Amino acid sequence: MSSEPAVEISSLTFSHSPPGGRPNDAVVALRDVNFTLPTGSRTLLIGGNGAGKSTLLYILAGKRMIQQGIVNVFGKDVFKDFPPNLVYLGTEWAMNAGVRRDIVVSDFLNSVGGYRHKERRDHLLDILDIDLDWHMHAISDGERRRVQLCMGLMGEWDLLLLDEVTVDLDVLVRDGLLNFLKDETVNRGATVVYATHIFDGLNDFPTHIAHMRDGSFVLNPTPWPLNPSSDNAGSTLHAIALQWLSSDRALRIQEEKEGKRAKTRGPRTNAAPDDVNRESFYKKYDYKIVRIPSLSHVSHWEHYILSSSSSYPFLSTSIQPLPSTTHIGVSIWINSRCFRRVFNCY
Ligand SMILES: Nc1ncnc2c1ncn2[C@@H]1O[C@H](COP(=O)(O)OP(=O)(O)OP(=O)(O)O)[C@@H](O)[C@H]1O
Repeated sequence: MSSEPAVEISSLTFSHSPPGGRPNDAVVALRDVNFTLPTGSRTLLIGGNGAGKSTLLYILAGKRMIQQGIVNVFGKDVFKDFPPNLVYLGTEWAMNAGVRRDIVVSDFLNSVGGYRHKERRDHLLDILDIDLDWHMHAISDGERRRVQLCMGLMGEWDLLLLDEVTVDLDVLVRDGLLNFLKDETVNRGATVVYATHIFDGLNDFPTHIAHMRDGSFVLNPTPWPLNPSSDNAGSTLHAIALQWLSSDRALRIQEEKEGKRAKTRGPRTNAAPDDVNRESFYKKYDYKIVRIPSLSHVSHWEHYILSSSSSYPFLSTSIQPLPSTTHIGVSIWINSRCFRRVFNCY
């Protein structure tokens, strides 16, 4: 096993800049990050939503150019000198229309080089319990995720970056996958960095754990199980994560009270003029004010809503006749929320 660190990060600070945004719109996602990861390690990134895990994995995968700091993978700048055996697997892949086409899984895997890694591919087909005759457009989310994992893992990777991709696997497949990854790190010296919010069944997996909050590392990658003298020694990962995230939130609330940061989460006590304007706007177009006088008026009513939809694209509706002649079912979507009501037709 190489003594060279798999990952070396120093003084990394990173901001997301919205396209076309002003410099003031930039969101600082990582602040002064410094750590190294030994080759052969399995590091778990623990942090609340928005802590910066995905941003870090994206940068490690060379998908973002950094503005400040050094990010080396196997001794080289990952953005300029991309390591050939780095694999990044994130959740967005499954959303891509290209992988939801009517293509048979065996063809799909061959089209991404499966024929070059037959032995490893077949091993993964067993672990991930994949049917080569599945069609990519006609399988469940978890089944599609299994195909993604097979695709990503069948080559001999040296660094694997996993961003929450085990979330839709069933527990048996997830367990088999974790054992496979463990074997890869032990037998081949491969390295894994894994961001997840699901901690059950994970206690025996990591060699290191890290705690991220607000783009910073509260605890740099630290050997797991924790040192017996540590506060959390003996606790499960789930208990530790719960405690860390609770203290993160308590700290934020404390800082908000002390005026060190603006309060942006939760209900607003002082309605801004904008909120008042929005309230009167939404009240005006609130579906609840619609009354349907009789079944014969339904098509007229539907026309009313549909014509509103063209002016207000967040509104859409459908009307379902029910077996009863005195009631109709109405579904109205405002943005992505669906409100269903059964209306009495009088
Ligand atoms: N494209 C973007 N533009 C602007 N800000 C962003 C963008 N992507 C992420 N952010 C912000 O950067 C910060 C870090 O986000 P990131 O996605 O890295 O968090 P995360 O720890 O992966 O969260 P989660 O657990 O929800 O996946 C957050 O404040 C987030 O709102």
